Amino acid sequence: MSAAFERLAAGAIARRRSFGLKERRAALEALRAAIGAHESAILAALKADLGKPEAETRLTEILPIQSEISHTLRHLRGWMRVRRVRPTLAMLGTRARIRPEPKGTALIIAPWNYPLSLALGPLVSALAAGCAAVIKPSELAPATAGVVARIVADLPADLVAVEQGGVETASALLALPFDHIFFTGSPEVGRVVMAAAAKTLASVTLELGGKSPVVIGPGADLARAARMIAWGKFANAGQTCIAPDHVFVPRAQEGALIAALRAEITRMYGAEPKASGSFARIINARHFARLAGLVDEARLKGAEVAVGGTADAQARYLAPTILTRTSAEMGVEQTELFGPILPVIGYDRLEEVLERINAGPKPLALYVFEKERTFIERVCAETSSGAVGINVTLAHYLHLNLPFGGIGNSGLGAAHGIWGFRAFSHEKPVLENRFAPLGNFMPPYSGGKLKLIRAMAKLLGRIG
Ligand SMILES: NC(=O)c1ccc[n+]([C@@H]2O[C@H](COP(=O)([O-])OP(=O)(O)OC[C@H]3O[C@@H](n4cnc5c(N)ncnc54)[C@H](O)[C@@H]3O)[C@@H](O)[C@H]2O)c1
Repeated sequence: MSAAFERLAAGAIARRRSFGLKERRAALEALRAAIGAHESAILAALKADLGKPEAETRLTEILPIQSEISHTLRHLRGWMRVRRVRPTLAMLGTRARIRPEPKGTALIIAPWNYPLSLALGPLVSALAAGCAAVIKPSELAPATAGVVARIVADLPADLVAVEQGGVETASALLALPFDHIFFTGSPEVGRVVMAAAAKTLASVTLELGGKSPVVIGPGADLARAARMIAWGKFANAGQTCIAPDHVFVPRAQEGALIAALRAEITRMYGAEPKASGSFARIINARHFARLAGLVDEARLKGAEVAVGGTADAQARYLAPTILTRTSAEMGVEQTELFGPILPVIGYDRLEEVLERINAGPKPLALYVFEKERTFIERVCAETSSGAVGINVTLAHYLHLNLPFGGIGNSGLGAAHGIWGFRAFSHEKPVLENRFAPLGNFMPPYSGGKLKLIRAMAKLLGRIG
């Protein structure tokens, strides 16, 4: 048994009495202060782990958690409120309410690509819901894992703990009887997590990945589309779960889109992105080799490198790369790229694109660039994905009035704002009897009672 789990779980019942709005707010304020106090360590850790530029760390690691905290502080009273519900006809004479209660002790398993915000973001929701939590950061971003541990050390030890380590640590934690598991990572490991949760019947939130396509319509503003796609794809060197994975473009506009993307890459990262202070690095040698291998394989099988393609293993640098003439036999069209490689695929009819998207696993995000509403609506209505971005990439992640999550292979459940709060809460129905005539339905079943039950069944069958 993990000592941290024991410590946290032991306090669960006492916390039901003592972890109200005021205490939860205090915990969130303490987290906010701890993040502020460790800001320079955060910037240094992300530089060390991912070569992340300061602006990107502030925008994609610190800002999302700080805004999640402020949003939660502002709305928590409302989310925690016990909600009265009206009685249905069969329940006349009763009073009913829904009472959100903390699930208990939660396990948060985080990935390496946004190693701070994906460890602490779910913690905000867990604390808001009144849960205690153990965080297992990714071992592949060790500097950030260390900072997460230092931040959490500023919070009460019986409320939050960090367990550092790799697969072995995660497996040991998964065997413990947590009440909820919030996992962010790959679909493959998501399956392992769900199988482990089946043993303890813990509820799960799975924030997974996959290939998120972009569909460009014939009426799209290509310059604007290219700007959004280049930003979404090359931020964090493409190591973003909702990064555009590949682009479908009407065949006639393929050349113009590539020219626009090339111009955007130069505008964002200069003629030599390796020298740019705005472009991140690949997390480790294994992932670098995987990505370089994907480009080599695509080239060998006939793809063309329209932009980039250069690499430096020592620096774990892979240039922003655009591939054309890719095909279904190549790895780049099969696996989640999770790096700065963008296949651009020409199409003749929208139906082909929709068929292709619908034939694969459901994506985490789907982006559509077009001015014409019917085209946008068709793509939206005829595909299924975790989210849709119209003429925008990535930004839905920051919209806290939208649920963030996947569907099927890209995830289960949702995070952010009230959806994060609900993930860690049990919505407990409470029914209170006042003068419900329930005695009429209890044995002995006289002829009169049978008649009444028949009449009730008929009536409720009609009006509910
Ligand atoms: N939906 C989202 O919000 C979101 C966000 C970021 C990343 N992702 C996805 O995460 C993936 C990349 O992250 P990653 O490489 O860190 O994912 P990963 O699944 O390899 O690892 C995630 C976490 O699980 C742990 N883990 C790994 N193997 C395990 C096992 N066998 N048993 C138990 N735990 C195990 C790791 O230690 C790590 O903490 C991509 O697929 C990406 O799309 C999704």
